[in-house]
Amino acid sequence: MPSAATQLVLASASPRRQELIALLGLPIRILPSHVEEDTPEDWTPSQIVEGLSLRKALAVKEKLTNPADVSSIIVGSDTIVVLNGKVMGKPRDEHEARLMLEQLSGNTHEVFTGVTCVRISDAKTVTSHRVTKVRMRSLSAEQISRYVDTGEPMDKAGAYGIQEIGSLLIESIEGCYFNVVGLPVSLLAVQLEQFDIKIP
Ligand SMILES: Cc1cn([C@H]2C[C@H](O)[C@@H](COP(=O)(O)OP(=O)(O)OP(=O)(O)O)O2)c(=O)[nH]c1=O
Repeated sequence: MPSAATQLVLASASPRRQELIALLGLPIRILPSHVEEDTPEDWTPSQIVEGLSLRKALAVKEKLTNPADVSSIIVGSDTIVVLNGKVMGKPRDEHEARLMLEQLSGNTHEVFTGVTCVRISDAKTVTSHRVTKVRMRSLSAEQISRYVDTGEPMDKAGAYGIQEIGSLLIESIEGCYFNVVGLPVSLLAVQLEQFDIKIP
């Protein structure tokens, strides 16, 4: 399939993902999925992020019934934070954000992001994930409260944003930075090659 005719559809309401996917330099359409993010208890972190990224892409595929959309490829993505096997999604409230940051403080955790591409024409599907290790510096209760008061943690897995004020909390990372922000663009480029889309 010639790449010129292919349109990418980002199945996401995340402003970070919208900014990052623009790096590909391809025409992008944004269509949030709004799926439920519950998963079976026994799923591993990689099953969670791959499963949810697939769920998001497939939910948007259901909406794209116009024949003009047939050559589109839908991109879904999901990010979680994992500390010693404990999975953290987005905090439900400021209390939970504080609890998450207390646990992450002074420790190294892993950020898992799953990415799925689904082509509408033949339902060809590619799913994979990436893991980045992140070490957060030790924070006092007062520092945590001040950060939570910025409002920044509320829409982010693990209650921090490495790309914003949260950068001040992070001591080091090992692996892909963009994976932490929510869309590992080089992994996405590798997936798109499987659809004959070459970037760059
Ligand atoms: C760890 C971390 C997460 N995040 C964000 C990325 C994701 O937007 C969010 C995790 O929630 P997700 O459920 O992966 O995504 P979302 O609900 O924001 O968007 P959508 O499902 O519509 O695609 O956390 C950061 O922005 N910075 C960080 O440092």
